[in-house]
Amino acid sequence: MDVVWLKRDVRLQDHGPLSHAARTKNPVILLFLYEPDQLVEPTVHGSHLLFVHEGLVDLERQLLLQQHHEEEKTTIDSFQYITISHCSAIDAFQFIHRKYTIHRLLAHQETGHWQSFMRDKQVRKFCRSNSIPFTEFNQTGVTRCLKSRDDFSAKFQAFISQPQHSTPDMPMLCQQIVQMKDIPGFMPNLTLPLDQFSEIPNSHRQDRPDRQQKGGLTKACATLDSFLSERGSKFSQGISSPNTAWTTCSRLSPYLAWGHISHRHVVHALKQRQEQLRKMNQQGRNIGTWLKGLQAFSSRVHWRSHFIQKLESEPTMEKRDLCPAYQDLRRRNGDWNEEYYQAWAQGKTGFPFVDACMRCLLQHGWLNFRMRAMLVSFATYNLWLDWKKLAPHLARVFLDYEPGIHYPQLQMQSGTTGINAMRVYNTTKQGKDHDTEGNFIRRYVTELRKVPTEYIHEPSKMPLSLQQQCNVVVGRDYPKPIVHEQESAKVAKKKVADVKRQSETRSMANQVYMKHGSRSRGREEMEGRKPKALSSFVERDDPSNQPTITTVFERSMLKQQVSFEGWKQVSLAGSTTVCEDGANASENRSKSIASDEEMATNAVDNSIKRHFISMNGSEQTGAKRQKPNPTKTSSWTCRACTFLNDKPLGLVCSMCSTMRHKGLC
Ligand SMILES: Cc1cc2nc3c(=O)[nH]c(=O)nc-3n(C[C@H](O)[C@H](O)[C@H](O)COP(=O)(O)OP(=O)(O)OC[C@H]3O[C@@H](n4cnc5c(N)ncnc54)[C@H](O)[C@@H]3O)c2cc1C
Repeated sequence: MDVVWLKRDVRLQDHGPLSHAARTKNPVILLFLYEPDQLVEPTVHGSHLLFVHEGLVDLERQLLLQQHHEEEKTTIDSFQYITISHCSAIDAFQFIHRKYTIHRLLAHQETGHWQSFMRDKQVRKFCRSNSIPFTEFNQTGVTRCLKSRDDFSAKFQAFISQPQHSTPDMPMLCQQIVQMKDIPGFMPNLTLPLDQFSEIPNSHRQDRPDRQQKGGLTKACATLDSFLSERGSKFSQGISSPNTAWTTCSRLSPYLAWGHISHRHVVHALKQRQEQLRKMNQQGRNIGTWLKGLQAFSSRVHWRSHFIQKLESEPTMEKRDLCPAYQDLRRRNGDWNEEYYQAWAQGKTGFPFVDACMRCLLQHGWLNFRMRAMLVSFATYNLWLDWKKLAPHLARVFLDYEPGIHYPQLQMQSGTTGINAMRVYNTTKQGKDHDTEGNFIRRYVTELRKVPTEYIHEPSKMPLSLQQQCNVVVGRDYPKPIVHEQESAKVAKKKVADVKRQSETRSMANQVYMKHGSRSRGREEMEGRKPKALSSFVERDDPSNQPTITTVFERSMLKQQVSFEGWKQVSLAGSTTVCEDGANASENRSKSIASDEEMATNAVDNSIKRHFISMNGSEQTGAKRQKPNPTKTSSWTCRACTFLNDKPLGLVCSMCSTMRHKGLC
């Protein structure tokens, strides 16, 4: 029995595992799992599950349609082909293996969050110990165990220009498929009982009030077609404003994120359309701004893999700052302000454009890029909140949550990568530029709908009499601005710039650039200005301008005197699997994480070490080190990243390198 494990790839077209399974004519189980250990992740939202479920229904329908060739027979009342189960991957595979003996496990390679990475490791171990070949197919164009970032583009191009996997012969495939009705947690129903998923908190176990995008390959193809034939010509002009982006952006992100359409399919369709337009152009036909629009779209689609590659090469990006120098920024005592967080998360900050953006997300689950970046900038600079604690909320409100884009973007927008220009958005100016008349604000911040355009971006500046006339008294019906925008931005910029100016930061940033920085000529558009890291990290700043590490971080670790024994990396032994290209039988991502961990840990290690030397004139000797507290004998949870550390005497979190502050962990 072959098992095709459907993950973020619920589609029939350009599907490596399905295509391969269909070729052999062996019996096959099409398995989709709602895994309790993945559902507990705080990033999960009911809207994600419903979107994926719609994709499953669409897939089932296509199988039926192909089987019967008659539209009327495709009305389905339960799943008959796909096996859907609410149970862990290991339980499911163990059960199937006991019953049938699994000959091959076929799936797509996933660059997911930490928890899915750990699950994949367990699955590989299970396969290894049961001698089950596990083949993982590439669907994003990222490379496992990429040796040098210089090679990324060539490898991506090689991947993307390959032909798509052939769509299986449907009637034949239907004959092969075996549905396992007795699998634990079997879910045959066409309606998804969200209530059943008790792993997800009640408040997240629901749909968006007005989620306009529905899942499935059929919808994905319709969205792509309408973009390439009608909407794409205005892409460049329309992407910045939330009023126009709604239709001028492709809106393919949830389909790409959940694999309802393949990246390669999108790129091939795009190239075909570009070719057609070029020919029309040569014939002297008026093609307006089509080519410009599609070129800009093409770059963005390429960025997708560029960003996912970062998480693939640095899986800890979800948990810690890419550039370790920024590790303590926004994480000192008193930095976290729950009231600010709640106001931001609910769209009640008193900044109308910010609030409208957040409320738009809460209602529909989608927002254009610029506005997402602005939301993060406002939270991490003006409100000085830690990006790690914002990540789950944003993941939930983004219907297109894709870890490989999400975490690198979050870090980029909050200035912790070391290689990107600092981007602090003036939200009032953004509102005036991109929602001049205030239409977007009025649509989502309904309490302001009667406010005249003159004051719509700053209602607190309205005279009280006018406020009363408009039925909105600021401070009563709509919040006063929770911070002073310019002042808070100024303070934040200085704090970040102070860290950035450190020579240690520059050398760390240089390492980050070598490993993750874009080598493309269009990098400035994608990632901001060329990092000073490479050009200037060897230059010396005037030492009198340079704040010391103590003034910047006020690190309690320096007071505590860290034991370097605490900095041992987590052991992440590799397991065996087969990659699609058959190149290497070792589990690349496991190996890569081990070496990444090593690199990142060493980078922090050395910098901290240097600071010890500079503070005391000499390196701390073993005799001077503070002895670990012998009373702490159990595992402990990091207060910054919530990782459960199993080294009872460790003084720093093995995952994110945050200090284990006395009494807080
Ligand atoms: C803080 C933050 C978090 C984000 N998180 C996600 C996420 O979880 N999932 C996600 O798909 N996008 C994310 N983005 C990127 C971007 O905002 C969305 O991809 C885009 O808004 C989706 O709309 P669209 O499909 O119409 O995009 P289009 O502009 O039409 O672009 C087409 C496709 O290109 C890719 N793309 C576009 N912009 C980017 C970008 N800046 N970086 C990487 N890929 C890009 C996406 O796959 C997108 O679907 C994030 C951006 C920010 C600032």
